[in-house]
Amino acid sequence: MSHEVRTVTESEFPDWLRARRIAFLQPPVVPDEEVAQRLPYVDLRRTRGVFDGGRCVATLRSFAQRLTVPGGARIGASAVTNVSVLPTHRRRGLLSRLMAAELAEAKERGDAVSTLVAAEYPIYGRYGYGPATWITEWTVDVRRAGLDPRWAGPDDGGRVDLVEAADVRAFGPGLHDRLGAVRHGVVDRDRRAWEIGTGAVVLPGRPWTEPLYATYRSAAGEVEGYVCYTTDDTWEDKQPLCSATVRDLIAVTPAAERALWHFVCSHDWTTTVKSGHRAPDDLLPLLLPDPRAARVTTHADLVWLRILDVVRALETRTYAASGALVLELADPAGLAGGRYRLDASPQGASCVPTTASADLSMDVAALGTLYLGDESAVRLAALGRVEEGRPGAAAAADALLRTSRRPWCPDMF
Ligand SMILES: CC(=O)SCCNC(=O)CCNC(=O)[C@H](O)C(C)(C)COP(=O)(O)OP(=O)(O)OC[C@H]1O[C@@H](n2cnc3c(N)ncnc32)[C@H](O)[C@@H]1OP(=O)(O)O
Repeated sequence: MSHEVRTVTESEFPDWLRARRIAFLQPPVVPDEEVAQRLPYVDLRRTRGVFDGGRCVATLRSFAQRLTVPGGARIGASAVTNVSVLPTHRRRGLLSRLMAAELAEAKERGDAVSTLVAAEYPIYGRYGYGPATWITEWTVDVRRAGLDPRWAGPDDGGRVDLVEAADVRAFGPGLHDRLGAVRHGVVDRDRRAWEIGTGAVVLPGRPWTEPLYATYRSAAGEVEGYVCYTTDDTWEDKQPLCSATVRDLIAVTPAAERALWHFVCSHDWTTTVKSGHRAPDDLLPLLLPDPRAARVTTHADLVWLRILDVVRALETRTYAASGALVLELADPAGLAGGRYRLDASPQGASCVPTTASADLSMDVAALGTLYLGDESAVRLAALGRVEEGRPGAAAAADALLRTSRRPWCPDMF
C-alpha cells in the first residue's frame, strides 16, 4: 500500500489535527474553534502529513526558531513538533519518511540545527538528535527548609510586587530575550505564548485558572525577574497545608532568582512549593538553609538537538579555553558527516573540513549532546559513544566545550 508524504492544504488541516489528536490519545473530534485558533499560527508549507486513501495518518510540522548558544549568540533552528502516527499505521517507517523530508528541507534552507522535545527517549537518536538540555523539578517542604519566618522581602534594595497579567505581557518578551544572554539553551517565546501563558488566549480543552504574578525590581527600579504561580487553600485539623505551584519563573540576575524563590517559599500557610521545570543548576535548592527540603520530583531530558551545519554551529558558540580538535562525525543521513578541525579560544573559533587524523570520532547525535556544553566527552567515551584517536582528547574536548552554568530551556514546544 503506498503512502504519500506531502505538505497539507488548509482544507486538510482539520483531518491532520484529527490524526494528531488520536495518536496523542485525545478525543478524535476537532472543534471548529480549535481549527480557527491554530491555523493562523502554523506554516502549512512546513506542515507535513502522510496520506492513505485520502485520509491523514501521520503528522509532523516545523517552525523557525532561534536557540541561544554558549556566549549568548542565537543560532537558527528548525523546531520539529506535532509528530504523530496513527496506531493503525505505526512501525511501517512513516516517521522515518517524515523526518527524512523535514531534515533535508531544513538543511536546504540553511538551518544550522534542528530541535525538538521528545515524547519518549528512544525515538529520535536514530535521526541524529542528542539530548542537549535537561530540566529538574523540585517539591519543597517549606517547614523543613529553615527559612527565616520573619523574612519581609529582599534586603538588597530591590522589591517584590504583585502585578497584573497585562503588565507581564508588556515586560515579559523583553525579559525573556534578556534571559538568552545569561543562559544558553533558551528558545524564542513568541507573543502568542505570552498570551496563552497569561490567559489572554484560552485554548479549547485547556481550562484556565488565574495565577498570581510577581516581579522583582532592582534598587534601580528595573524588572529583573518575574514569577507566575498558583496557590491552593488546603487545611487539615485546623492546620494549613497549602501549596504554591510555579508555572514560570524568569530571572536575569541572581538577586532576582534568589528573591523570587524566597518570596514564593515564604507565603504564610504554604507548606509545599512545586518549582515547575527548572534548570538542573537552579539556585533553589542551595538557597534554602536545608537544601534537602527540596526533593527532586522530575529530572528529564528536554531539548534534543540535531546538528545540520557543523561549521556554523561550532563557530557560533564561544569557548572558555583555547585548543584545537579534529572531530570525525558519522552521519548515516548524509547531512553533516565528515572530518572537521576546530580551533577555539575565548576570542573566537574557526571550524574547517580537514583530512588530518581525528582526535575524536563520534556519531552526529553525540555532538548534539555535547554542543551546548552540558555533557562530558569523557563520560561519552566511557560509554563507548565517543572514540579517542589521541589519548586525552576527550578531556581536551571537555575543557573547550563544557560551560560553567548548564543550558536550560524554560519553554515546551
Ligand atoms: C517532537 C514530538 O512531537 S514528540 C511526539 C512523538 N509522538 C508520539 O509519541 C505519539 C505516539 N507515537 C507515535 O505517534 C508513533 O509511534 C511515533 C511517531 C513515535 C513513531 O512512528 P512510527 O511511524 O511507528 O515510526 P517508524 O516506523 O518510522 O520507526 C522508525 C524506527 O524507530 C523505532 N521507534 C519508533 N517509535 C519508537 C518508540 N516510541 N520507542 C522505541 N522505538 C521506536 C521503530 O521501531 C523503528 O525502528 P527500526 O528502524 O529499528 O525498525
